[in-house]
Formats: sequence, structure tokens, C-alpha cells
Amino acid sequence: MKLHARTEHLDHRDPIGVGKTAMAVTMVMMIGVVVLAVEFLILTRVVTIRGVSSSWAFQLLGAGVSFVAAVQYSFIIPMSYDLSRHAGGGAATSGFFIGSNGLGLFAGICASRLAWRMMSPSQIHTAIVLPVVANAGLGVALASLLASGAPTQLQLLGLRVAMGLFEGVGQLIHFLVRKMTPGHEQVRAAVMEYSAYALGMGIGPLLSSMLGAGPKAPFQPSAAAPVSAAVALLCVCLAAVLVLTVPSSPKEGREELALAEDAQDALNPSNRAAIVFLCLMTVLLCLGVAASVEVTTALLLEVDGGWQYNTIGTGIGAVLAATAVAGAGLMAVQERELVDEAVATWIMLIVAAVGALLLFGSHGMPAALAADFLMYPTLVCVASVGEGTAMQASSSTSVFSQPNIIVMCAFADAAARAFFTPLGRYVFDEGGRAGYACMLLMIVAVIAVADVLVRLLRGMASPNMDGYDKLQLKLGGRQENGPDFIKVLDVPLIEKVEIRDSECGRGLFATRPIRQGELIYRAKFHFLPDLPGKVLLRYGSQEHELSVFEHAPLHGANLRELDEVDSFTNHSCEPNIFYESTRFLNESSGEYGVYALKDISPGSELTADYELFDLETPKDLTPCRCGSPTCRGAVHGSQFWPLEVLLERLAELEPIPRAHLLQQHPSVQFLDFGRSSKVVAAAPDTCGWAIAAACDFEPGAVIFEGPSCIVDCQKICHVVVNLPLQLAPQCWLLFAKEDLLRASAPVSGGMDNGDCGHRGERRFFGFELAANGHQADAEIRMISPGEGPGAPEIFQVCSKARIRAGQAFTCTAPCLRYP
Ligand SMILES: C[S@@+](CC[C@H](N)C(=O)[O-])C[C@H]1O[C@@H](n2cnc3c(N)ncnc32)[C@H](O)[C@@H]1O
Repeated sequence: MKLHARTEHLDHRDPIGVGKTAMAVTMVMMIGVVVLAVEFLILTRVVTIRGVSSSWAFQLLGAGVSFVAAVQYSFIIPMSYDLSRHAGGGAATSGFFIGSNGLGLFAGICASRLAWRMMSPSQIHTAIVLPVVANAGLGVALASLLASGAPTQLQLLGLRVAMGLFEGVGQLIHFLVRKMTPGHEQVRAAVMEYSAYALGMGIGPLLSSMLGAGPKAPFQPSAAAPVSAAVALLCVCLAAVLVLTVPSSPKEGREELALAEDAQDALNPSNRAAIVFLCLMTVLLCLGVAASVEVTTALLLEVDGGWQYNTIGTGIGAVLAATAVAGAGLMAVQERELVDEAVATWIMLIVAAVGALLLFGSHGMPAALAADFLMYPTLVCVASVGEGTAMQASSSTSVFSQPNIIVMCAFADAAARAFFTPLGRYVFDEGGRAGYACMLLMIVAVIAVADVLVRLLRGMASPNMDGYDKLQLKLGGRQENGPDFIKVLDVPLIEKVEIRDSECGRGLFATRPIRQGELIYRAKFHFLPDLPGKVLLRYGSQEHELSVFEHAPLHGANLRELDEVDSFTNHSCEPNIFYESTRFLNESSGEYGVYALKDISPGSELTADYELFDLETPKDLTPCRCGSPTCRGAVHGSQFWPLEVLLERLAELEPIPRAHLLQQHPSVQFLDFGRSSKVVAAAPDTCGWAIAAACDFEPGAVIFEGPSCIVDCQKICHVVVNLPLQLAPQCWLLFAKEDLLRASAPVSGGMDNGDCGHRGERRFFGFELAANGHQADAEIRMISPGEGPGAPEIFQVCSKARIRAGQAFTCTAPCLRYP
């Protein structure tokens, strides 16, 4: 190893072959442009792909980013081998150069994880373009390195570390993608990402294999192995520090988190121990899989293919393309629920072990290729199922949160790259194929043990028992004769309803006729953290066990709402009740009214639309069994609505999930006008404007009094105004960008003619403002600055002329200062 000679030029000029450098530079530039274009398209279209749910769109984003990163990463691998070979160090040196990218990966992951903690959701949304730009920069750096024809070791090392760094920074995108993916789709999302990554890893070497060939270099042990081991150890230690010290939530979820943490303190301490244990097992699983992936790659690189990177390219390309096909197959099997995930994992592990066994006593390329074809795709699939399973079990207020799982898996990957790449080469050279096969079998065994432990801990081995019940039993935190309840609710009897069996388990049924709009009952709710647990509900002589994940809807980050008898209300796509007049009693509880949306006869089941209060509905709700003619078939939760559905249903949503979704969509603003019998929403084609008079008004009459809001027209694209009627359904108005100027005035002055040239902050009223010089029928006056900080300002609309019922009218805003 000649690391001391870092500034010397490599002894072989133009290592990729005379005349090939120009081609390489062109290819790098082309890949850079394609990568940039694809990533840009994915990023800009992510939430607006029509007909695709936003969770699918985010999953495609994650897979797309993995794909393009892998193309670039793997395009450079064979070149790095070739360049490092010319540095004269042989196999271990090249192993070190390849592994050194683990160091950059580590630094990049740290940066992503800290950014996730420090930045607000909107900043995170903006920041995910950085990896895209960084990827383009990487292409330019590689191109200039190749164009120079004589890269130094230092440059090569810098390039490898930079590649890892950019890959690590890209994890920010994966945090976001995983957060936007419902729990039951996490395994699918992971398989998709890993498969896309593998496909990218296949295409990169295939392209670079067109660039040249070189003679086989002998293996030389060197100082690289201890350095690599030290890097791997450092990665693992620092990963532990990062995961344990940085809290899980992004900046703006902190108040909710504080609430959730209070409640979490009340939980059984064994739950925490179990979570930490589960966490360690997942890391072991990831480390084992990453190690085997690195080691099997070494097989292809070493066996008979030698150092010729056109052979490396085609070999890796074919194996990784097979990996992508295996991933797609696994996804199809999952979507159809043909085989249980645990069974699928075991089948894949057995196939991988058979691949390793093929190497005993075999010689030549065919056996090596067959072994790699059996091992590599299956192990990558096992890794994706493992990561997805861990994601499903994640708990946002513990160290076992989604971002931490991604960090842990990425660190395991970084450590495996730095350590197992050179080690695999060393074992192969010293122990031959038999030694190498033993090493692979040992790794497969470690993965199998870790997988079993993870599944046992999650309780997935037994479908009859909730995962955490079993977990707590195993760890001695719970008695065999019943679960530890995190809460016991004593609920007063409600005359108008009863709990009994329904088509979907227990349900809530009317015991007497209920009229549309009638208040059926008032009930209490309780906030809980987003953690698993059981609740005991006592209702008259009945005792019911509730599960937090099944019965308490997810309202926001780390926030679930546990209701009392409403815990038994089933979902319908054509519901007959709705919830209103919510009041908070203290930080962790409140009460609300349950109202009839239509007439309900005795014996009918009371049903609500879960998507209006649940960000992520339970897994077993799809397919929906409500049986209504307009059944949507699948109910996933409002967090997965495409933007157009969100805009349409925003007004109907419960306040807490609505606030959460508005945070996720900073270009949408919501304004609640409160009840008014004097104005109506008019169809735009009937009267030209959205708000019209509900009755006749004489000059000087007050038509409307309500809140205004400040809209930053540069950031806001849609304002949704809620005009609730006395009885549901609610009525809402959507103001798109082009309407905003006509319904708002500059913050400091009076009218500005609705001039489209004026941008920035404006006071929004929702009523059409007359253009300068045009006669208006009404006038807007500011009444009060609103009660308390952050409260909306109140304005009045007074008629200046006679206005008839149904008429849309225009206003002036001569004085926007308070009297
Ligand atoms: C809040 S609980 C309702 C009470 C539940 N039926 C029980 O027996 O405890 C929600 C669960 O009820 C079931 N469920 C409710 N509505 C459903 C529907 N429309 N289709 C299928 N399952 C439904 C699902 O199992 C869901 O996870």
C-alpha cells in the first residue's frame, strides 16, 4: 500500500485504455445529465402524479433515487479498481479504495440524520434537492478526473469518499419517503428500493465495461485490512452514539412529542428494553446481509473474471439485473399475499446457502456465476424484507424510530463495505473457494439467527398474539394471564347506542330513531403516544380490550387519539355520523360531540369515515367491507391522499390531522369562516364568483363578519375556505393561485386593483374585490386584530347598495386599518 505517496501520479497514464478516456468522459457526462433529469422529474412531480396515491408516488421517488445513485456508484466501481490497480497495491489496495466510500457514507448519514432533526418539514422538502445537485457534481468530478488521464491516489480516494458522502446525504430523501409510506406498505417500499438499487448497480458496470480491459493482478496483503477494520469499528461506534443521542422527531413535531413522551413514561419499562433489543437484532441482520452482499460481489470480481473490468461489468450487470427481477417477483408474491414474509425469507436463505455450497470443490466460472446468481439476489431480498419489517415495528418516540432504522442499516452497510470487501478478497486468496464458501455460510447463518430473533421479538411467528404482548411476555414484563393495560377507561352508559357484533367485528348500533343533525352523544377522548399497547374499556357490565394501533387513530407525528365507545365505530365510505364541537380539557384529553349526518333508524350501525381523522388507518381495513355503493375499496388514511383529494376534503378533516397535513403541504392555506346564514357558496358558472348573498340586503347592512388571513402569494398556491352550514355536509371553497389576487389586498394599504404584478404578502378575504375605478356593491372594514397571538383578524363586509339574494357582489377595501 503506497498511501504515503498520495500526491504522486499513478504510474500508468490513461489506465482505462488509450482512446477510451474521451468515451468515458462523454459517458460520465451523459449519465450525469440523465441522472439529474430523472431525479428532477421525480422530485417535482412527487405529490402531483394524477391517479397515483401519494404514498406510491413517494415510494417511486425512493426507488428512483436509489436507482440513479446506484448507476453512478457502480459505474465508478470498475474504474476505481482499475485506477487503484495502477497504484500498484493489488487486491487489498483496491478493496481499501472501494471500502473507503463507507467513510463518506458514514459522514453523509450523520449529516442527514442531524438535518432531519434540526430542519422543519418544509425545509426538509426543499433540502432533498441537495443530493440531486451533489450527484451532478459527482459526475463532473469523475469526468475531470478521467479527462486528466493521470489521477493521483489522493484524488481517487477523494472521489470514493465523496461518492459515499453523497449517498449518505441522499438518506434524507429516504427518511421522507419512509415517513410518507403507510406501515403495511413498508416491506413493499423496501423491496422496491433495494431492487431499484440493484438494477442501477447492474446498469452502471454494464456501461463501464465498454471502456476497456487490463491484465489480472496478483493479490498482495497490505496495511489496508487493519485500516478498513478500524473504519468499520468507528462506523459502528459512532452510529450507536448518533442513534442514542439524537431525538427522533423533526423540529416542528416537538410539542406533540413532549406530550407523547409524557405518556410513554407511563409505559411498562420492559417495553423499552424490548425495543432496544429489537433494535440491536435489526442492526445485526443488516450487517450480516451487507457483509454477504460485499463478499458475494468479491466472488464475481475475483473468480476467473480476474481484474478485467469488462468481465466484471457484464458479470455484475447480469447478477444485479437478476436481483431486480427477484425483487419484482417478491413484490408480486407479497401483493397477492401468496406466501408469508417469514416463509419467503427462509426460502431465500436456503437458496443462498445452496449457492454457497456449490462453491465447495468447484472450479471455473460457471459454478461461481451460478453461486452468485443464487446468493446475491436472494440476500438482497432478505435485506429488504428485514428493513421493511423493522420499519413496520418502528416506534417514533423511541430509539427504534424510522430515521434511526435507516441510519442503522446504512451504517451497517458502510461498515460492511469498509471491512468485508478486503476481507472477502483475503479469505478467497488464502482459503480458496472452500474457505470462501465457509465464510458465506457463516454469514447466512448469522442472518438466519438475526431474522428469527427479530420475528420472534415482533411476535410475527404467531398470528394469534399481538407482537408486543408476546415480546413483553418473553422479556418477563407481562403476566401470562393477561396484558398490562396502559389505561383503564370507565365509561358511562349512553342510551342511544349499544356495542354489539357487526360485519366488521364489534360495532356501534342505534337503539332508537335519530334525526339528521341530532347530537347523539358527547364523549371524551385521550391523547396517547404512537406506541403499541392495550387499553381496558369498562362499559356497564361489559369489559372490552382495545389495542392502541387498531382503535386509536393516528392524528399527527407521535400522536394518537383514543376514544371511548367510539372505539367501536366502524368505517363506511358512506358514513352516517360525524364529529364536531371538539373541546380540549387539558393537554391529554378533551371531549367532542357525535352528530347524525342523516336519519338513522333503530338497529342501524353508526359509521364514520376513518380517513377524516386518521392519518394512517389500520392494516386490516383494506379491503374495505362497508358494502356501500360508493365504497372506495381501500382505506389508507388522509396522509396518503393526492393533493387534489386533500384540497377537496381538507375542510371535512378533524382539526389535528388537518393541521398536520397543512404542515406537510406548505403551499396550501386553510381558513375557517365559521357559520353564517347570510352568504352562500355559489357555483362559479352561475354567478361568476364563489361567494354570493344568501338573502336581500339593504344599503348599510352587515353581510358578513369573519376572519381574514395573511397569504404569501409567492408560497401559497391554494386557499381552502370553510363555510360550514348548520348541518353537515360542510361547504368549502377552493381559491387557486389565479383567484387569490382578486380576493385579497396588500397588507399595508387599501385596494390595489387586484393587480397581478403585486406579489408577496396579502390580506385574504375570500370576497371579490372590485378593480380600481369600478363601482362596488359592498365595502370591507377591519373590525379587530383577533384575540390572542396568532388568532385571525376579523373583518366585516357591509353593503353599499341594495344586494339581492343569490347575487355575487364586489367589494372595496378602502381602509384596512382598525377604527
Ligand atoms: C376502531 S376499530 C372498530 C371496532 C372493531 N370492529 C372491533 O371489533 O374492535 C377498527 C377496526 O375495525 C375493522 N373495520 C372497521 N371498519 C371496517 C371496514 N369498513 N372494513 C373492514 N374492516 C373494518 C378493522 O379491523 C379495523 O382495524
